[in-house]
Amino acid sequence: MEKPTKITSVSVKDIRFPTSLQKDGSDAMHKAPDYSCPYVAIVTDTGLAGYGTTFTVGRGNHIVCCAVEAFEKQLVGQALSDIFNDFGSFWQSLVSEDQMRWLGPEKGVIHLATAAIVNALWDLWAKIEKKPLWKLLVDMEPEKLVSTIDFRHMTDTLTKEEAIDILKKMQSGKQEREKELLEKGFPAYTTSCGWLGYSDEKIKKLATEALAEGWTRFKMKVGADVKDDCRRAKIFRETVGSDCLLMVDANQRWEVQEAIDWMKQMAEYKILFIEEPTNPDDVMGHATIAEALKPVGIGVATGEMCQNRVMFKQFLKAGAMQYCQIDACRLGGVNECVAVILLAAKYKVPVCPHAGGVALCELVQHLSMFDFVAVSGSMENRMIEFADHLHEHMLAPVVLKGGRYQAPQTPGYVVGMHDKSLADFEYPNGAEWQRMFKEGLFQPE
Ligand SMILES: C[C@H](O)[C@@H](O)CC(=O)C(=O)O
Ligand SMILES: [Mg+2]
Repeated sequence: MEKPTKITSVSVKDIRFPTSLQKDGSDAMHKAPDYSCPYVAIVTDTGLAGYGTTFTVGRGNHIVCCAVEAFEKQLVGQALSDIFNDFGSFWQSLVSEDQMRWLGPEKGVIHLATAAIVNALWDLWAKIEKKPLWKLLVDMEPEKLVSTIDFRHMTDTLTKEEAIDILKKMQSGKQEREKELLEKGFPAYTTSCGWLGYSDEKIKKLATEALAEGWTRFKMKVGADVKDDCRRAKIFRETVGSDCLLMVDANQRWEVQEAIDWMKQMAEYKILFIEEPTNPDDVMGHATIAEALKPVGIGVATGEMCQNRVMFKQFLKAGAMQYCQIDACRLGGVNECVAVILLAAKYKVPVCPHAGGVALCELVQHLSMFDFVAVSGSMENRMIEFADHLHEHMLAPVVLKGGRYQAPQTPGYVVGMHDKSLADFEYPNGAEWQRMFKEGLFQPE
C-alpha cells in the first residue's frame, strides 16, 4: 500500500511592502497602508509545498504570523488524504479547537490566519490534481465539493441538500461556460486610479491610461470630504465618459444617515455602488442605506471585512448588500468562500470579490471563475476588483487583457512569491527594509 503524504512542517514569514510611500492603497480609514501578508508554507514529506497568504496593512502582520504558528500542532503529521477526504470536518476542527476558538470564533486575527493555512492546503490539493483551483472546483462532484463546507449556523438558510441542488442544476452548460471563460476571460474593474491619497493630476493621468488599455469599470475612494469626492468624481466622469461604470468606496467611514446624505450628493456622477459605507458589522445600517439609495440608483456593496458565512447570511437575508464582496483571506479560505458563493446564488446577489491588497487578485479570480462556470452561470453584474500593485513579486501573476482577467492555467491556488522578493521584503531583516531604515524612510519598530 502506498504511504500517505503527510505534512512535515508549517512556516510563516512576515512580508511587508512599503506601499505607503506612494499612498498606494490609501483610503478614508487607512491613510498610509503598507500592504503586507503572512506568507505561509506547508511542506509535505514528498517535498511538495503549498503556499498561502492573508492580507494585512502593516504592523498587525506580525500578530497574524503568531496566530499561524499557533496552528502548527493541528497540521504537522496530518495525512493530506485524511484532510481532503473530509475537508469540512477538518476545517471545523481548525476553527473550533477548544483552546483557540475563544480568540474568534471565526473572526478577526485568528480567522485571517485560518485563511492563510486553508488556502495553502487548497494550493496543495490543486497542485496534486495538476489543475488551477477554479478548475479543481468546477470539476468536483457536487457532493464532494459540498462536503468541504462547514454548514454550522447556516442551515436555517442554506442546507447541504439545497447546496448540492444548486450545483447539480448548473451541471448542464458547464462545458460551454468554461469555453466562454477561456476565450473571453472575466470582467474586472480597476481601483488603481482612485486611491484617496492620489492627487487630481495623478487620478486623471491614470484614468486616461486605463481607458486607453481598455478598462471600462472604475472605483474611487471617498469619505474624507464630500466636496473633494465630488470634484474627483467629476474628474473621473470627464476622463472616462458617462458610459463607463464608476463605483465608490468609503471604507466604513460614515454614520448611517451621513452615508445616505453624502451619496445623494454624489448621485449625479452615476455611481453604481457605494462600498462599505458604515461599520462592517452593521447589517441593519447597511439595509437602511440600501433602501434610502434605491431611488437614486446606487446599490450597497460590502464584504471585505465581513467576518464569516454567518455575517454574510444576515446581510443577504436583510437585503443589506446588492454586491457581495467576498475576500479570499478574510473568510476562512476556499471552503467558506464556496459557502458564501452558494448563499449569494440563493439570494441572486452577484459576487464581486474584493482584491485590493497583496495576492488577493491572484486568489479571488479563481473564486469568480468557479462561480461563473458552476454556480451562478452568469457574468452579468459581476466583476473582479483589480489593484495594480505588487504583481511583479508573484510567481504566477494575474493576466489581464482589455479589463478582463484571463483564466489562470498554472496548477494550484498560487500565491508563491519569488525568493528575491521574500528575501528583500521580509520584515524587519529583508534587504529592502534594512536599506529603507538606513535611509530614514521608515523607523524600525
Ligand atoms: C487598505 C486597502 O487598500 C483598502 O482600501 C482596499 C479596499 O477597500 C478595496 O480594494 O476595496
Ligand atoms: Mg473596499
